Amino acid sequence: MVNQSDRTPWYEGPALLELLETVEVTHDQNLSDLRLPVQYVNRPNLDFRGYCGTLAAGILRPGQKVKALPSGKVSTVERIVTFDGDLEVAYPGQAITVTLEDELDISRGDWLVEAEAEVPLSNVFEADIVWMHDTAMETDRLYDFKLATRDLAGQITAIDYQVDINTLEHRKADHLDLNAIGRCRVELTELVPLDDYRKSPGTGSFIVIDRLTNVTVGAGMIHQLLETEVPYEYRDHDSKAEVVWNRSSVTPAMRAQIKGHTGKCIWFTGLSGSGKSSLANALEVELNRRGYHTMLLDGDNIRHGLCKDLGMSEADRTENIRRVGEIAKLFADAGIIVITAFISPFRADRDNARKLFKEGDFIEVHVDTPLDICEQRDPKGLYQKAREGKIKDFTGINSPYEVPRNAEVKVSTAELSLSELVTHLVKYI
Ligand SMILES: Nc1ncnc2c1ncn2[C@@H]1O[C@H](COP(=O)(O)OS(=O)(=O)O)[C@@H](OP(=O)(O)O)[C@H]1O
Ligand SMILES: Nc1ncnc2c1ncn2[C@@H]1O[C@H](COP(=O)(O)OP(=O)(O)O)[C@@H](O)[C@H]1O
Repeated sequence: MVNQSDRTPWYEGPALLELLETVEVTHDQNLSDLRLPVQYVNRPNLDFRGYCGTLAAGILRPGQKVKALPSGKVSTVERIVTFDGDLEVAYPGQAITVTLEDELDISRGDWLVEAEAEVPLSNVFEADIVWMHDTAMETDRLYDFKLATRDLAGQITAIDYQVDINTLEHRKADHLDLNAIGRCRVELTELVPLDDYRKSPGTGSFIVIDRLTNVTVGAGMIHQLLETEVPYEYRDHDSKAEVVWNRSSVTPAMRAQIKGHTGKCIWFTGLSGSGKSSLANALEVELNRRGYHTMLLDGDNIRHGLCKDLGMSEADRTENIRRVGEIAKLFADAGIIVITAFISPFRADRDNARKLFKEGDFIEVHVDTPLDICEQRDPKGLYQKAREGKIKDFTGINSPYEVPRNAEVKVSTAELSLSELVTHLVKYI
C-alpha cells in the first residue's frame, strides 16, 4: 500500500498510495465534445430565459454556436451566467446558466452541443449495468432510466452476459441479482441523444429506477449504441396538411405494461374463400380465451363503414389496405393484438403495412388455399357471379393476387383443420 515490497519483485510500479496521489486525472475530462444537459429552464420574467445545468463535457464561451438536441435547432450563446457573475469561459463540472440569442424551445433533459456536432439519436444501446437491489433485474420489465437530466421509460431487453467479479469471466445469465454486473441491451421508449461512457461519462451513464417504488435499482455505463429502426413519428410524412407529431406521455410500452403483453398485428392474406375470416375468428376466440386483449378487423366489415367509399379497383384496394394498416398500428400501439383478414392482394401494400411496425410485431399469415378449392367452396356465391361476368375485377379470376414471398407463416386449409391451424398459429405467436 505505502511502500514497494520486496515480496513482489515482479511489480515495478509505484506503491498504491503514491499511484493514487500522482495519477493523471485530467484526461478523464472530455474538453472537446461540448455537452450541456439542461436541468432546468429559468424564466423569472419575460426578459430572461436561461438554461441551467452542469457542463458535462467540452468548453463553452459566449459567442459560440450551439445546437439543441433532439430538435437540432441552432443558436449562439449570449451569456454564461453564474451566481458570482458572468463567465468568459466554462469548463466541465461547472454549474452554469446559459442564455441564447434566439428563443428556442428547449426543455429539461435536452442537450446543448456544438452546432456542427453529429450526435446520433438512438433508443437502443448496450451498457454495463451494476444491479443494486435485492429484487433481481428482470428483462422485458419497464423501468425508468435517468440519463443525464432526462427521465424516460425503457426496458432491459437482454443480458448478453454477466461478469464474474472474482475471475472476470463472462457467463450466461437471465437475470442479475444484487451487486451483479452484466453487459445488457437497453431499449428506451424515445429516441434521444446518447453518448458512449468512454467519450463523455456525464452523458454516457445512467441510473435505473423502479417505476412503482421510485427506488434506484441499478446504474450503468453506455458501451455502444445499436442500430435502431427509425420510429414511426420520426419518419418522413407526406401529409397534405401542415402538421407536426404530438408526442403522448403514455407510450406504447407503458400501455403494454398494464395489458401484460405488447401489441402486435397478425395479418391474414389470401384469396376470397381461402379461410381468412374463419381462421382469424377462431384465432381471436382462442387468444381471448387465454386472456389476451384482441381486436379483429375483417375486410367485409370494414368495407361497411370506414372504407365504404372504396370499390375493388387496384387504387381502391391499395387505399383500403393503407387505412387498415394505419388502424392496425393504432390498435397495436394501444397494446392490443390486432388480427386482420383482408385479401390484400398486392405485395407492395402488405409491405407498406409491415413498415409501420417494429420488426417482429407484424406477422404475415398466408392462407394458401388453391383457387380451385376456394371456387368449390364459394361460401358467398361470388366466384359463380364472377364467372358469369356479374362481378368485374374479382381476385383470382380477373384481378391479380400476388403470392407472399416471405410471410412468417403459411397455412394450408386444404390439408389441416381449423383447430389444428389455430393451435399452430397460437404456438407461433
Ligand atoms: N371483386 C372482388 N374481388 C374480391 N373480393 C370481392 C370483390 N367484390 C366483393 N368482394 C368481397 O369483398 C371482400 C374483400 O374485401 P377486402 O377488403 O378484403 O379486399 S382487398 O384486400 O381490398 O382486396 C371479399 O371477402 P372475402 O371473401 O372474405 O375475402 C368478398 O366478399
Ligand atoms: N381448414 C379450414 N380453414 C378455414 N376455412 C375452412 C377450412 N376448411 C374449410 N373451410 C371453409 O372455407 C370457407 C372459408 O371462408 P372464409 O373464412 O369466409 O374465407 P375468406 O375470409 O378468406 O373469404 C368457410 O366456409 C370455411 O368453413
